[in-house]
Amino acid sequence: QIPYYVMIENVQVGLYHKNMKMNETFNHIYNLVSKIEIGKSYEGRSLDVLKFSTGANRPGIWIDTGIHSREWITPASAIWSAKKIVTDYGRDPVLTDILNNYDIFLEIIANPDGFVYTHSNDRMWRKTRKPNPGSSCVGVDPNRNWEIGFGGPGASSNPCSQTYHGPSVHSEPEVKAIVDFVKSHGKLKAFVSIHSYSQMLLYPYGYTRTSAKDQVELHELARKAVSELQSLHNTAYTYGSVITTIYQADGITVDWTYEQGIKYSYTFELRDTGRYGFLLPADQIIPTAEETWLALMAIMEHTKNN
Ligand SMILES: O=C(CO)C[C@@H](Cc1ccccc1)C(=O)O
Ligand SMILES: [Zn+2]
Repeated sequence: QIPYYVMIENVQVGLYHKNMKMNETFNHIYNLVSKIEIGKSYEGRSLDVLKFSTGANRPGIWIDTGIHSREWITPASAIWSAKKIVTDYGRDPVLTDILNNYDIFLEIIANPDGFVYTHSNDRMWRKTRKPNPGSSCVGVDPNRNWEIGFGGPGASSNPCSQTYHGPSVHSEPEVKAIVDFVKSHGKLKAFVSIHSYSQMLLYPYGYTRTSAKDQVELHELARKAVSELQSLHNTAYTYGSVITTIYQADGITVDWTYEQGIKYSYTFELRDTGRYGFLLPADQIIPTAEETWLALMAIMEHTKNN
């Protein structure tokens, strides 16, 4: 049975493979995985986060996927990663050391309303599904709705634009839920928001050409992570700050998380570089997930060691 994109009940989409089910045995022994709800989407769907933890009051590492709903390879990769975590804990010494010191939080479907819409109406939907008063155009770009740089030239004030920043900072419940979680947790040390496509590893800032104070360290870690990623299937990534590597973008997730003091704030742009784009064929799900995991491990290991 080959892996494929499926719609699982309650909007849980991703990779399903008969032996990819969460490893109950492992979970039972370690009670490693729990599910927390950080809020509700505009249309009332649960915003669920998987918590991987082996102890109380640990610092945390955050990973989100699916915030742009058409980027299907990102939740699919996240589901593969969830299985990888429970399989490798107790077997891989680096992952075991990470989980013995840090919690991992994984929000697989960060924009469930948009995700349902990509299945029911428009495969290419990107934004949230909250209506915009005074406009016939629906939705806000959840990667332009954050506080740092909000409303700048790297976002649009037009509700019909794909990069519409929304009526106000954190206006979108899907964004506000993450903001509230980050503030209430207070001890996140790494924050990774995963998009597709372009094959890039990006760090702050998107709103200004001013270098992040940790730019040298962030650049070196990105270089190592990209090198690890490329070592598996020879997938080539570019890397650097958002504004210098892709374009100016204002009100983005990682500019806010970095300004919250989460030094290791990164955005991935997964496969590919445009041949299939958002419609990446299902036979690339596992190779993409495998190579991305190597980069995530590099970031998590560095976070643990610093
Ligand atoms: O999602 C993208 C592809 O769908 C491109 C991303 C590029 C980007 C990613 C992270 C931070 C700023 C911009 C975007 O414009 O928000
Ligand atoms: Zn995106």
